[in-house]
Amino acid sequence: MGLIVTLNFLKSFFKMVQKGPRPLVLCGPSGSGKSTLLKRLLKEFPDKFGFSVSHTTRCPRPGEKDGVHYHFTTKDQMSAAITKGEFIETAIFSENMYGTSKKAVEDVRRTGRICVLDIEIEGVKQIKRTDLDPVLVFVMPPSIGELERRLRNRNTEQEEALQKRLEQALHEIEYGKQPGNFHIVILNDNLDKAYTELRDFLAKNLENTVEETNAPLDK
Ligand SMILES: Nc1ncnc2c1ncn2[C@@H]1O[C@H](COP(=O)(O)OP(=O)(O)OP(=O)(O)O)[C@@H](O)[C@H]1O
Repeated sequence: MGLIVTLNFLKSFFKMVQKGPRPLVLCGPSGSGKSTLLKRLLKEFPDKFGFSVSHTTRCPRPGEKDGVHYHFTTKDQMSAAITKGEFIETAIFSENMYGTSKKAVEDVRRTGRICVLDIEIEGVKQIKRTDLDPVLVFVMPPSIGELERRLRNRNTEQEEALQKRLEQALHEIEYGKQPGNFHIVILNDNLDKAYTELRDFLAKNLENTVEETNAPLDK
């Protein structure tokens, strides 16, 4: 009995060491504030969190650097890499491909940091099927009207793309609201409040009381 317990303990210990810390997933409609919250988190805890750099086939926005904000790639190159099994999750959004490569997560894990992923709903569904055991956070906008206002203010999208994002947002909000899909839903009606909520949740759930987030989520 004692031996079995010890063996099981060693098995989970080595699995944990092998995998490194649980990754953190931030999901939410475009414009809900994921990047803003992430930027703050990475600024406050640069040694604790590391951003997993996603691949995308969309064009870089002004100021975005290849390999820093995204790995910018082509549809052909990305499709070939997906076929080779190099991606954990992929999604098509506003006619562009997005995805997280195994290497991107591994690169962060190797530094001992918690890997942060900013991914779409489809990606969340896929990552739930892996053994990465992520902590899943949904960032909820106060309303569609406010989301539209923020996206317009951000001024990064053409009208058509903006409308697509808003349409998509309705489905994403529905998914985010369903109990069992995320460990926490953070309402971003006020940035300081939302950040504090995220920070407190992570302090509790990624450091000491990891069990709290181990409640099974819907696959
Ligand atoms: N609580 C808030 N109150 C007001 N404005 C906010 C708040 N949170 C974020 N914003 C603003 O809303 C805009 C969208 O935020 P952000 O770019 O972080 O969204 P996102 O979810 O990362 O979007 P995407 O998925 O398109 O990258 C930004 O201009 C940001 O400054």
